[in-house]
Amino acid sequence: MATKHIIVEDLSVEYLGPTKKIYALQHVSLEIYRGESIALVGESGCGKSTLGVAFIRLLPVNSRITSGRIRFVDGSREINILELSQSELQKIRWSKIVMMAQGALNAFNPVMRIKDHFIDTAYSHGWKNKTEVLKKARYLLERVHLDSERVLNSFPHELSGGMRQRVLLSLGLFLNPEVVILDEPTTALDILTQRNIIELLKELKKEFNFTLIFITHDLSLAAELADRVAVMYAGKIVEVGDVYNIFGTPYHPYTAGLITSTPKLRGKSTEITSIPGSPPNLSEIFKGCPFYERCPLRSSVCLNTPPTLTFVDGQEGHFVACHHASKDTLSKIRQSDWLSTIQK
Ligand SMILES: Nc1ncnc2c1ncn2[C@@H]1O[C@H](COP(=O)(O)OP(=O)(O)OP(=O)(O)O)[C@@H](O)[C@H]1O
Repeated sequence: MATKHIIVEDLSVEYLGPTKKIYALQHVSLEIYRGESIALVGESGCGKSTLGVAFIRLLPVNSRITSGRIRFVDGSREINILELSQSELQKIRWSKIVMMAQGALNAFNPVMRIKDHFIDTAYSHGWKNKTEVLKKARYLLERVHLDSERVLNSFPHELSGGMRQRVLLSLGLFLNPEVVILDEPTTALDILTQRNIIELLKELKKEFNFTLIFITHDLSLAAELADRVAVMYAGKIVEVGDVYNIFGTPYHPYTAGLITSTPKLRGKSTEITSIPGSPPNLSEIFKGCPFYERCPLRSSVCLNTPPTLTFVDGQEGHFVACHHASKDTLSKIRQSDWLSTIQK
């Protein structure tokens, strides 16, 4: 039986903009299991990164957590990440939970050699012996298939994007974190480098056995790397389950639309479709289902009654928030003329 590692309960986060509030996460609940790999997927602006940074409480200053808890199971004790003091948080970041954010490839200090990044990270978590730090850094850099001597003595700009991504992974693993959060780990990379990073992540996960949470809008990455997938829409989780169930029998029309819109590597590739319309404005709280405007299966109940995440019968761990969810959603979507063909 899988053990819980992080439990998000009823989490709501809003941003205070110059003129209005953005309700970026609305009553999100999600359980993450020790050692699993879970993908958070969805269109741009649905709240994936907000949830990612909330796990480690790195939310920007104009944000406010308005409800919820994030429980982290740390050995035999449980802590609510949202209640930790800044110094307790500092201890947990990197050593227990590490996040490599979108754009982190550019976050290296340009005037520091790579070895000094390792030394800085290690010293700020109590290490004192430089030789020991460099020994471990060398091991980790070799582990991500880099020439450790060359890389340690390089400045960040002397490395390619793919190499920097590898350095970042080895730096992130330096303190043996239990949880690794990656925001769009392959987006900035060319396709061959993406392939290498995916293979590398699989290897690292096997060796270090961390819990992996990754954020992506790329469903093929989720299909390849995730054990479970949580689909987000308009600040909520609309479907969550085992990767095979999510991609094989999606119950939510949004999930089915995303799958049908993903170009295939094999088979006929003459058509690319997209979900018509765009995600709603998050400055409003919806009375009913946030997907209502775009949904081909909508009915009057969806307009006024918000759907809640409900267990899918017969599929363990599969939950969906839709009044019209069924095992036939994907075929209904495929047969409908709802999706727009955007290229032939
Ligand atoms: N610092 C901020 N201030 C104001 N609004 C923000 C801020 N950060 C994010 N938002 C808004 O919050 C909502 C959720 O954004 P978030 O970045 O979490 O989504 P996302 O799914 O990760 O998108 P992307 O894939 O584009 O990164 C969006 O409407 C976004 O514009």
